[in-house]
Amino acid sequence: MDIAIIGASGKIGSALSLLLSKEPYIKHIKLIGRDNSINKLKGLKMDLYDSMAASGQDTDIQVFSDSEMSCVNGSDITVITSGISRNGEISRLDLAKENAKIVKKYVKDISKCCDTKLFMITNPVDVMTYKAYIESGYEKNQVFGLGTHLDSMRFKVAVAKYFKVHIDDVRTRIVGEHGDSMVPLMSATSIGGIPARRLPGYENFPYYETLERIRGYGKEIIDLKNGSEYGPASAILNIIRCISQDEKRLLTLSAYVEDEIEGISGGSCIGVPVKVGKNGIEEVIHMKMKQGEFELFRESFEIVKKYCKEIETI
Ligand SMILES: NC(=O)c1ccc[n+]([C@@H]2O[C@H](COP(=O)([O-])OP(=O)(O)OC[C@H]3O[C@@H](n4cnc5c(N)ncnc54)[C@H](O)[C@@H]3O)[C@@H](O)[C@H]2O)c1
Repeated sequence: MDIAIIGASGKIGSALSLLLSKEPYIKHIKLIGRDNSINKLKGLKMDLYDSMAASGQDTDIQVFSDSEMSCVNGSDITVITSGISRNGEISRLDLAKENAKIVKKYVKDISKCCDTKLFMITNPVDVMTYKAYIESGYEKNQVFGLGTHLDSMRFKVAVAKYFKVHIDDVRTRIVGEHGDSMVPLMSATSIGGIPARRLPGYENFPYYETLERIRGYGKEIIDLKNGSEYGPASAILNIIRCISQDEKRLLTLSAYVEDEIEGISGGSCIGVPVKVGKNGIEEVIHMKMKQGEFELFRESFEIVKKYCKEIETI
């Protein structure tokens, strides 16, 4: 499998390139960045070859400038992490507008000459996934974003810690916006196959505190260590592995939703349960949420849809 990473000089792009270089089914990695990042990418490539020599891996790594987007040709998945980051001075909408311009340019250049899957990471990720979808003209299954997959992983850790069980025994998900209006689905949370609500201690689970913590998790890590990289990179790797092995797992990614979910009138990208396989998003799961959860999801959907409309014509 061949992967292109645009914005590879950044924290997530670099961490992802290391993780990918350890995966036996990955044959080529293209590190793509702006001209002023090329030296950093050349250094990253050298570092990765050292690391692969030490671990006995042999993946071909190439470096490209973002002025030659035809280099993406042949890549099964193109991960886009490029963008300005949010600081206190820029509003959420202005961030969306600035990053939408970057995403538009890249996606238009790519879709002119390549057929690939676009995997969006740049925030606000639901809005950027929408922008990539409308600008690329690709099929719905080919364009998706990390969405609430990472938030779901964070919720999984919180549930495991609370019930004092192995992380891998926990199944749960957060749907909606990768942002303030995200919705954890307690009704879809189970431990070892047993619905969490049937387990002792469930009624005291600190739902609101946990939700508040997860909403602010990214910022908390930025304050502590200038940004997260291993968590997002590992979450991205999950999805790439799932596609490469055609695993058909039900994960929560940002996907273009029209009328797949009852009660939603569509035209926006948002975190929903999807089946992930070799074709990318193979199906948006028609899931019946509990009424209270559904109302929150609908609100989240409307919030994201409004942002999507704001950047549509940028
Ligand atoms: N969806 C998620 O779950 C999730 C989680 C964490 C981070 N993110 C987002 O992922 C993105 C990347 O995060 P990071 O920590 O790697 O950021 P970073 O700042 O380390 O890297 C950003 C990359 O974008 C490039 N870039 C910056 N301005 C650019 C411009 N004007 N044009 C083209 N390229 C430009 C930089 O050169 C760099 O390669 C951010 O938008 C971040 O908010 C998403």
